[in-house]
Amino acid sequence: MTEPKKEIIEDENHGISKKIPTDPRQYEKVTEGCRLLVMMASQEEERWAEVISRCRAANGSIKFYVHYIDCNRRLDEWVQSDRLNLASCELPKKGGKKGAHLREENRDSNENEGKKSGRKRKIPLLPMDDLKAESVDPLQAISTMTSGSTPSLRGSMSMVGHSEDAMTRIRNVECIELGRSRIQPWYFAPYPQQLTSLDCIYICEFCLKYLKSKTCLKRHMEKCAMCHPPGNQIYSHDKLSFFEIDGRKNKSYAQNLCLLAKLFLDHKTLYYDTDPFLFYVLTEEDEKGHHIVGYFSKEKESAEEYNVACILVLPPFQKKGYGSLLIEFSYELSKIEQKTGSPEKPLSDLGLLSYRSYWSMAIMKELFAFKRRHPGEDITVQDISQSTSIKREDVVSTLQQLDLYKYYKGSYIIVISDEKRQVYEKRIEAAKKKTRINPAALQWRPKEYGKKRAQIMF
Ligand SMILES: CC(=O)SCCNC(=O)CCNC(=O)[C@H](O)C(C)(C)COP(=O)(O)OP(=O)(O)OC[C@H]1O[C@@H](n2cnc3c(N)ncnc32)[C@H](O)[C@@H]1OP(=O)(O)O
Repeated sequence: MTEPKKEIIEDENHGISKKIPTDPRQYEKVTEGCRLLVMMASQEEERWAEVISRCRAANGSIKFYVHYIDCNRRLDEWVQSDRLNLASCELPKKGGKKGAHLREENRDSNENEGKKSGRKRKIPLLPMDDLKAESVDPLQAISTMTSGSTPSLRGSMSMVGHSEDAMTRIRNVECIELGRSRIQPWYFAPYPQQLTSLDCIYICEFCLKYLKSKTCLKRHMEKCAMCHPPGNQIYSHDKLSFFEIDGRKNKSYAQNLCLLAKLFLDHKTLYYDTDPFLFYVLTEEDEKGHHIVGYFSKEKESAEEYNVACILVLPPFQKKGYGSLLIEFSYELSKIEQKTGSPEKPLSDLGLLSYRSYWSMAIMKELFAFKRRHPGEDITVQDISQSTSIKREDVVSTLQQLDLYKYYKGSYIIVISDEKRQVYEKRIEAAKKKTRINPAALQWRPKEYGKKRAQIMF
């Protein structure tokens, strides 16, 4: 058998000779788990990537779903074969599982942080919404998704051990329409299969029910009586509101919210059971109603002192300060509870950026305020933790990250250089222009969920 002819092209940028095969059979060797250089659409440069899946299009050409090494999975994409650099192709290790490369890869230090703690972030989830009218069976999607996993007795459906399945690693929803926005999802979410094959899933922005067409959505909107999330409006200030939703009392809304959130949150443990969670939904008000911007969920009781389980700002509203606002709100709740709290680990890359930014500002503000209130006195990590409600470990890690925590004569002290002080004074001044939580507009009292008497059954 003769080798198919190859054209050799010198790639000036990367110094790699790119062999463009004239025979499409060459692509047959590029299977799941192979690593190779791929031209990344958004960057216009080649990056190492792992092939997660491949499929043949109607015209016979092959498409590949690739994960760029050391990049977040939201950048994963389907690419045509002409974007692959075949000369660089490394086959998966013999004897290893498909995709062995990826498992060995230190993909995300935040992720490892979570593994150390031995827990995965939880997202209570089940798309049980009644789609009967649209003749779609959501449970079929779940059974397809979880083939082999049996729900536990408490009704939770942990996806631990399934999260790395090839299927759940591939973004399965092309587009969603929510209110005025069309949004391209980032990650897999177990919407019913009948919907994921469509170009777009239409979501009612008030009840979050998902529908298969614009017509179905219009019909639904004529009937849907909601113009804000369910639950109690616990905060209202300058057109921004927070609604507190009990995952037990408003199960359908909570499940639809989690399903929507999964499109933008990676590495989740999916639960049937939304009962143990409260959801705090941030909305913007106009003449039509309260439109969802983002949310965070919180366990009613958290042994680990987590004050946030999952946090999300919908992509059209991101990078406008709403993430900081949600985080600030979560700590305002903790202050009322007279507790310290921390977000559940692992944090995503964007979650870590947002928390680091919030923690540094909150801690610096506290340090300056303390200095003004008590000149000449010393402040402890415990003091900072108590007044900000930021958990001790997060205070210490932030001080270390800012390089303010120094070991001196047998103990730790906080040292702020003049330069750093000036930088933060300017940042704090600039932040005054940003939207902040007004604690006076928060009408909330914590419920004591753990204090109910348990029924003993013999
Ligand atoms: C506990 C957990 O659930 S961890 C998971 C966190 N959630 C996710 O990853 C879901 C997808 N991502 C998101 O929903 C959002 O990106 C969030 C919630 C993390 C942040 O929300 P945003 O509204 O974008 O944050 P916001 O605009 O308030 O910015 C907060 C800080 O993070 C930084 N930041 C936010 N997004 C980015 C970004 N894409 N690139 C660089 N910096 C960013 C901002 O610069 C800002 O810092 P600064 O105040 O020092 O300038």
